[in-house]
Amino acid sequence: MSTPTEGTAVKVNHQRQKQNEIIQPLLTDLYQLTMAYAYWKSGKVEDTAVFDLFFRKNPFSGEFTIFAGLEECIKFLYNFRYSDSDIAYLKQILPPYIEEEFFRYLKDLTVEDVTLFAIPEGSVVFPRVPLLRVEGPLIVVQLLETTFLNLINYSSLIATNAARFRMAAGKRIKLLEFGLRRAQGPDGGLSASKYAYLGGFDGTSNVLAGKLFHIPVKGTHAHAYISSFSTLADLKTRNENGSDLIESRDFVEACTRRRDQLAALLGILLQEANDGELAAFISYAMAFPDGFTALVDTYEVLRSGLLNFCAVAVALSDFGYRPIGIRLDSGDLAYLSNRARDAFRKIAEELAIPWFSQLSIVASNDINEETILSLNDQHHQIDCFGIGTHLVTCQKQPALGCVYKLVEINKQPKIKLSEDLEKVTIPGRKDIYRLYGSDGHALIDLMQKHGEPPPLAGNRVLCRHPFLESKRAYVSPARVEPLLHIYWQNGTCSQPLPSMEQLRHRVQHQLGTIRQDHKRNLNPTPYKVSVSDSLYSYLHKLWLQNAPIGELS
Ligand SMILES: Nc1ncnc2c1ncn2[C@@H]1O[C@H](COP(=O)(O)OP(=O)(O)OP(=O)(O)O)[C@@H](O)[C@H]1O
Ligand SMILES: O=P(O)(O)OC[C@H]1O[C@H](OP(=O)(O)OP(=O)(O)O)[C@H](O)[C@@H]1O
Ligand SMILES: O=C(O)c1cccnc1
Ligand SMILES: [Mg+2]
Repeated sequence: MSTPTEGTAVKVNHQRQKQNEIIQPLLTDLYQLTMAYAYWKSGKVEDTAVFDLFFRKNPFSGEFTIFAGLEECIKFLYNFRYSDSDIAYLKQILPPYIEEEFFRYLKDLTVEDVTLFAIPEGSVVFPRVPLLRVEGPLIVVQLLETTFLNLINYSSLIATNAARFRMAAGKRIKLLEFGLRRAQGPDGGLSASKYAYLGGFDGTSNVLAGKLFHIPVKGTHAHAYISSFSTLADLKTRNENGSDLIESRDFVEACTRRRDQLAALLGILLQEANDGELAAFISYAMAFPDGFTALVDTYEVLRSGLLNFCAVAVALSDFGYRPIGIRLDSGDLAYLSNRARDAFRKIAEELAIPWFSQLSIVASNDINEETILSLNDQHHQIDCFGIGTHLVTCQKQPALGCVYKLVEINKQPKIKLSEDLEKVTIPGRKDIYRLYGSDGHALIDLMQKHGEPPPLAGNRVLCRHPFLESKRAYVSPARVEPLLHIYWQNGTCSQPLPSMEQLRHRVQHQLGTIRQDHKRNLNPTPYKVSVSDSLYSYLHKLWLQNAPIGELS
């Protein structure tokens, strides 16, 4: 990390790190284990390899990605061990002729000789740049592939999605993640809550995520609560000896009296307001007098929900409490929020309750990034968005597409060719630098062959497009930042790992270093990722060496 004082170093020496227990060596594809056996049988136990983990295209038609999931990869390394029951299971599923000695090899296998270089978690990252460079015994680093990809792909996708929602909403608006019910299973739901928070959300409705990751948990109530009451007669106080915070009879009277008064003030017909809804609001306010947020769209926002809420909210104020606000879950959210704010302001003025004008308006209902951008154009009065489906399922793009590619074996570079230029790998061990301009914004990422002298601030460096010969530029950076840092070496984590709060802060700080045109929603400018002149020549020489020459007849 660039600031090693941040965070607390993870305890060293194979202490088991607390991690979701499904993250274990068998959480992998079968082919990693069959390859391990074939590597082992063909005498490749001593071979060493370098793999790069990277993605090829930014998600959501955007031009940036937030890197997340690194801490989980490190915990996975800490915990990496095949158990006796793992070995027993592998014996069952692999063919009977697999040599017994291979299973002993697996049982003793450790990640002691693996070295992991990574870009710090929470960084803004770009296509083709290795997020991880994994070095070590071929068999071992191969075995890490699927789990590392699993730990990074969705985490980075959701952190990026959350960061995009945050950018669309601006700093002032609260963003709550409500996605658990729509998430891809329990693990998807937990990861979504965790990485949405990392990406810039303020809280989650997911209680277990709150407990496990120390995320603020927040919530309102559902339509079922409102529709479970039909009339004011449904209001029964559980506590007949008067120990409720609010005495029920007095409070109900205050609410109905206030409703009569406010109907006239707001020009709403009293008989149109739903009594069951009023009863529901009253009962919820009695249960949570200092945390009252009412869902106001069960019947009719403007003719019922808003009036009933205001009646209960003013009555709460009469009793010395301050309600929080309303949630809108259908209809035209811009229009309704403006009308609600008008009503709050009017009451604030007429009843001399100044804070009433600032009551919070939460909006939910299938909200996506575009809805927020459109609402911004319409001048809404929403203070908080509750977002589920589009955030956690990443409906706009459900996978990031990170890959894990061999770039070096026994110190020999390896290249993977493809008809599709996007899919040609950049061979060899590489160092990565981010070059910044004098205004503090990132200009370009530069990959060099490992060992090339690093670019220096103030010196001109030639940056080339990896594949298109004519695309090149001289860059004189004001600042140069090496992106890859050692995170795992000699069987232990070699960096302090930041806390969740520090990661959240890092994401926003990093986004501040990226030019606005790379971040805009519509047709953003691609950020440049380049290679040094030397890496360019090396890459193209290898490409020619490896590409077969065709023969026409
Ligand atoms: N002012 C607005 N501008 C743009 N999009 C909006 C605005 N208000 C609401 N939306 C979005 O429009 C969509 C409305 O969806 P839909 O018509 O299914 O809901 P509804 O009829 O309002 O509510 P429901 O069906 O849940 O009772 C939602 O995705 C919502 O987020
Ligand atoms: O819309 P999302 O972004 O996914 O946010 C979560 C939704 O979950 C709840 O709806 P519920 O499960 O009651 O279903 P609904 O769609 O019928 O409102 C809540 O009222 C939100 O509308
Ligand atoms: O607390 C809420 O309002 C909430 C929680 C989950 C889903 N929808 C809404
Ligand atoms: Mg809903």
